[in-house]
Amino acid sequence: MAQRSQYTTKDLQQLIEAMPEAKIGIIGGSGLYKMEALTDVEEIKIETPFGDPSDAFILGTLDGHRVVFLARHGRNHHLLPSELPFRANIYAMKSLGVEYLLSASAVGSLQAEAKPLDMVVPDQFIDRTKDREATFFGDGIVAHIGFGDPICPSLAGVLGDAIASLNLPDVTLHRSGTYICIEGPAFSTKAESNLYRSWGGTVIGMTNLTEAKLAREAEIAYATLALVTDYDCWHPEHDSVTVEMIIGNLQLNAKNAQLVIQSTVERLSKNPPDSKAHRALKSAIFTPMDQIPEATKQKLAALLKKYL
Ligand SMILES: CSC[C@H]1O[C@H](OP(=O)(O)O)[C@H](O)[C@@H]1O
Ligand SMILES: Nc1ncnc2[nH]cnc12
Repeated sequence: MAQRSQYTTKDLQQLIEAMPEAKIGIIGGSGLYKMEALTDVEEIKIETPFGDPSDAFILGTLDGHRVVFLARHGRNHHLLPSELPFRANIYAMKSLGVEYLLSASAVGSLQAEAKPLDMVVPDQFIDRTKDREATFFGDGIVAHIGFGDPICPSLAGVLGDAIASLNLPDVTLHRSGTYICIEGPAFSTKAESNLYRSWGGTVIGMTNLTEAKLAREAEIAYATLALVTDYDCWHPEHDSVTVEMIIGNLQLNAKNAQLVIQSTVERLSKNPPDSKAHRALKSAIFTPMDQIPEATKQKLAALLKKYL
């Protein structure tokens, strides 16, 4: 492994030029702290105008394709969902040239048919977070991105096809679903869990909505591999969720998740799909470019450079 080194935002341009771009990014959630199959691994620490990301970025090759991996909660799982530096993580992905971002996440199931070990590729979110910085904009630039379809349908399609092709034993694929994103860190009450069920929620987690929103602002196509670990606390025939329960299923899930990611990366590299997410800012920025403060333009350079 290359020695860990320190880069500043100013050095990023040189960094990108000095190595092949990683167009595909992977964010590993609870239980997925590394990708075993990565080769030619290089660990890079990146500073961003939004602070330090969750951990060093792991650049590597997956079956011949360059990818970059980040452990969402840090490799030792030391960051709470509310403590995650979502903006720094996505800004750094953008700076590295990432165009497609795959998230792997542990979720609770809110519907009987999505059972532990199943895989859900959500297409919608409901936001129950309350304590997060969920935009890059402000400080003299106003932008409103479209978020009606918060997950990139093209990327989700590739991810779904990859899961289906693997025929994983004991795993049912659900190609759509609504991910309820709570603030955490406590799990929900039974009344909340039942409320989310009545809203049509399919799965529940604490991280992906914020990430998806920022990825859209950064014009990165984003999709979630939601790995069911539990039935939250609503199911009359199952115990309420505990960390112990989650960890047991995560160990099984993490292996499957890596197979799915490998197959998705292979498919994406062969046939990168068009994504509307790549043009999300085209008609989203209200403030005239010449009115945006220079410092803000510099801060958002990785996002705005094609519009400046
Ligand atoms: C460890 S259980 C709760 C924790 O797991 C999920 O994290 P991630 O989305 O990063 O896999 C969930 O969102 C909570 O943060
Ligand atoms: N039941 C649950 N609620 C919130 N986040 C989760 N992550 C895994 N299971 C969860």
